[in-house]
Order: sequence, then C-alpha cells, then structure tokens
Amino acid sequence: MSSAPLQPILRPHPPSSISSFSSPRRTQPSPRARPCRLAAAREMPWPHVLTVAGSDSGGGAGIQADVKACAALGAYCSSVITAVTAQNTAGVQGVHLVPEEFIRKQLNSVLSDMSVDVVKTGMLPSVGIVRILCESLRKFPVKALVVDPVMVSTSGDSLSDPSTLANYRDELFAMADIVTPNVKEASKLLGGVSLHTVSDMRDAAASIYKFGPRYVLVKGGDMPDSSEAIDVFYDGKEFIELRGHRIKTCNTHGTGCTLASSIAAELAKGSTMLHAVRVAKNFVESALDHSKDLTIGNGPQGPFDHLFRLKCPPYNIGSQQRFNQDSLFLYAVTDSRMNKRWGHSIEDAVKAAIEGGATIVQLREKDAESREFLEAAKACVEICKSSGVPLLINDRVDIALACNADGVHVGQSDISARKVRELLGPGKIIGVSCKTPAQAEQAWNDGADYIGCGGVFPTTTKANNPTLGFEGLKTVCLASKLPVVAIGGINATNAGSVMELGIPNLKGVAVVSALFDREHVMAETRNLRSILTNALCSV
Ligand SMILES: Nc1ncnc2c1ncn2[C@@H]1O[C@H](COP(=O)(O)OP(=O)(O)OP(=O)(O)O)[C@@H](O)[C@H]1O
Ligand SMILES: Cc1ncc(CO)c(N)n1
Ligand SMILES: [Mg+2]
Repeated sequence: MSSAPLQPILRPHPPSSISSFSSPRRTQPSPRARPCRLAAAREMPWPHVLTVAGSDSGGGAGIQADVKACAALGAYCSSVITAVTAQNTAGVQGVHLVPEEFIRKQLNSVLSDMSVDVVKTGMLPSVGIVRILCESLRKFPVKALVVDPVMVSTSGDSLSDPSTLANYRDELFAMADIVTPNVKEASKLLGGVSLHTVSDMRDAAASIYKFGPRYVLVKGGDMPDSSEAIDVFYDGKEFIELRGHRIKTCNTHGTGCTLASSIAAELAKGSTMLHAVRVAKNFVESALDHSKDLTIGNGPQGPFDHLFRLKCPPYNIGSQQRFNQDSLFLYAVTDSRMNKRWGHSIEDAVKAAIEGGATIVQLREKDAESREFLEAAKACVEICKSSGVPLLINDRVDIALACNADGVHVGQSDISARKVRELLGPGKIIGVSCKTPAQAEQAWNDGADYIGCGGVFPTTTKANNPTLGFEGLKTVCLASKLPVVAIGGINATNAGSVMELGIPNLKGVAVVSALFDREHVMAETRNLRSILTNALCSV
C-alpha cells in the first residue's frame, strides 16, 4: 500500500512545485521575522488551512463551508475570496468576481504573514486567478495543495469560465497533491466523456492523474441512487473504492467543498493522504446523517450542519495527535479477575505495567460496575498521560468518553468501529479484534487504527476462542492494511517467536495473563519487554 496510514506522503514532488510533507514546517525562511514579543513563548502549532474560494451567500458551500469544516476538525482557516455569489438553496442567482489584483493582494497578505500548512482551492473562476494563485504558491511554498476543481454547482449553474479548463489542467494540477472532481467535473476535464459506473470513475481518475497531481479522488455523490456513496481514490498505482452509506437527504449543498477542506485540515494536522480522505469522507457522511432532517430555505438542496459535534458531548474537535503504531509493541490488557486474585487495584496493575515498559494499556474490565470502573479509568488516564502511554477502553465507549481515554478496542460482536469512530471523532484510537482477512478489510473501511489478531496460541482468558496459529496470523496480517497486534496465549516463552515471524505490519504483542495473572506485574512486564526487544533485533 503506497499510502499506509500515518506515513508521510512519499512521492517526491516535481522540482517546480510545492514542498513535500516530509520536509520541515517551512521550506523557506519566513519573509518577515517574528516580532520579539513571541520569541520567549512556546510555539503552539495550530494546523492552518488557507482556502482560496468563492463566497456562498446561502452559507452552505464555498468559503463558508470551508471555514466551518476546518473549525469542526480543529484547524485554523484563513480565506482568500475569489468571487462573491448570490446563492441560496434554489441555485446561483449571480456571480461577482473579485478583481484579480485584489486576489493577489489577499494571497500576499495571508501567505507573507502566516505559516499556512495547506492551501485548498474552490471556485477559481478565471484564467488570471489560477495564474496568480500558482505564482503565489511558487513564492510561498506550503506543505500541500488540495484542488477542488469547482466548475458547476449541483444546481447546474456555471461557477467558472470554460477557458479556465486548460489552465487548470496544465498549471494547477501539476502542483496539486490531490484533485477532487465530482463526476460532472471529471467528465468536463476529460473532454466530455460520460461517467456512469464505478469503473468509469476509475478510468477518469487514471486519466486525470496524468495531468500531474499526486493523488486523484473522483467523488460519486452525484452518481445515480444507490445505498452507497462511492468515491474512487487513485495514487498512480492502486485504485481504492471508498464506500460510505448514502444518506437519504436533500441537505447535500456543499458536500464537495466540505470534503476538500476536511482533507486539507487533516493534512495540516499531519495525516497521510489516504487517511485524510477517509476521515474527510466519514466527516461528511456523519454531518449529513446528523442534518438529514434540518430545513433551511425552500429550494431543492439545503445546507447541513458542520458543527454537529458541538451538539454531541464531549465536544470532540478532531484529532490533535496521530496514533503511533509503535505503541502496539507491548500491549498490556488488564483483567479485573486476575487483579482481584493477586490483590492488585487496576491503578496499581497499570502503574506496574507501565513501569515495566508496557507501551499501550487497555482496560478490559468485563464484570466491573460502571461507576467504579469509571473512577478507576479516570485514575488510569492520569497515570498513562503522565507516562505518555495511550490508554484504551475495551468495548465501553461510554466509559472512554467519560474519562477522555485515548480510544476504544472493540470485538466483532461489539458496537461497530464505524459507529465508534462517529462517537469518538477522528482523533481517538480505535482497535478491532479480527480473525479473518474480511474482518481486517472491514476494520480498515470503518476507520479503525489497528487490529488485534488472535488467538495465536490457545488461551484461558477468553472462552470459545478458536486458535489461529502462526499461519492464521500471517494470513490476516498480509491482508490487513492496518498495523496488527498479536493476541491470545502469548507469554514469555512464546512471545519471541511471534516477533521473529518478521511480518512487517505485525507491530507487537498483546498480553493479559502473562502480565496480570502474576504477583510481580512490573518484573513480568520488564522481562517480556526485553524478550520482545531481543527478538526484534534478531529479525
Ligand atoms: N447523500 C450522501 N450520503 C453520503 N455521502 C454523500 C452523499 N452525497 C455526497 N456524499 C459524499 O460527499 C462527498 C462530496 O461528493 P459530491 O459528489 O457530492 O461532491 P460535489 O458534487 O463536488 O459537491 P457539491 O454539492 O458541493 O458541488 C463525497 O465523499 C461523496 O461520496
Ligand atoms: C461559492 C461556491 N463554491 C463552490 C460551490 C460548489 O458547491 C458553490 N455552490 N458555491
Ligand atoms: Mg454533489
């Protein structure tokens, strides 16, 4: 997979274009030195997206959608307005272009002063505007450029001069990290080919890729009615069909602008492209789902609520930090019965596991009372936070939300990972137990961060748990696009042999009884950690 989650974007940019993600925050010194009042302050990064787009007086699309989407996902959004539209839920009644020299001025104001991470473009209604933007981007490089080639509104109104087509393709696309046409725009860009099927969308993505962007996303929101909304992602090698539920609603005005600015926000936070696109698509789907019964305006296509999460506790504002796969290395899973047997509180057990070198902790408290569990979970959150070790909760999304844990781990019969993602937002870690390649694929599609695969060996912790053995583990790992942690009957005797399998995406082992069904949790953890480290060194 060329764009596994959490890796920096790898394909080098052509020399003339913008800098790559792997480069430092700014590739050129800021043209203006920072005033000294900030010199002593600790830099607090705030992911920054600049949208270069048109205003929608109805507030559902364009600049207004971009600002709301970025705000919802935790990015700062500055804006350069290219045109002012008189628009509502019935259509576009008028377009007033901002003079080109004034667009240059706005670009210069923002880019010369602020550290913009990602530029997202929407309505670029004239050849001159595209040209000015390209010049500005060459002068002020940013980490990524997201181009939403807005040409026609869903109401059918033209939003760009047809003469911009060639210059979009020849100049802007070559600088773009991703281009996100809908099916009508893809058709226009390719001289009017018709797109009726997902296979046509794939062909279109491959043809648009040849214009020079690193990635192409052909959006299928306007494809004929089906139960799914399918977008096609292409990285030059592989096509990925991103399938979501099609929400039955008329409130889809601005989905395209929202998707592109959400991608930009996630990229600004440091995501890989594929991950950013998946988060963005999930975000649009969730926003549409929460807004399906809203009514604003009398026309056929209404706006939706980007800030729906403000209405759902706990005011989740998107990912602040990305999941580090290496944290799966020594994954400690607590068990209340074992703790009781040895007279350990959950807090003491977690503390000892962390001191012994556990790299992530999951609280799996199957028979605890909710209130008591929440109190213990809160204490564990503090313990884990102070050691920089993520804390996940098994199954209980309510407890995870209430204690602000780092994430949740679910099994196949628990609430789905997709629903958990919707509830927790994009910034939390989600793991899913998987025994088959199909389950691993589903976890990926649902937006999980990792999978747990097992039982590798026979285990007494979990009843009726079939054993996969090394062969089963390898099959699932090979099929999984997500990092994997092996689980089930792993202990100091066999953990080394699991790591020695040398499977690239097998990142570690998860252990229950070998750590917690013991008197000395810290010593057991320390021993297991050194076994794992030695095994890793020998691969
Ligand atoms: N009814 C829906 N349910 C779920 N997802 C949808 C729906 N409609 C569109 N989407 C998703 O929204 C995103 C934007 O796609 P779409 O094809 O609507 O873009 P667009 O036509 O450029 O949007 P705009 O209406 O802003 O012009 C895509 O990820 C698409 O799959
Ligand atoms: C200003 C503006 N930009 C983009 C779109 C596409 O949705 C729109 N309708 N209006
Ligand atoms: Mg649409």
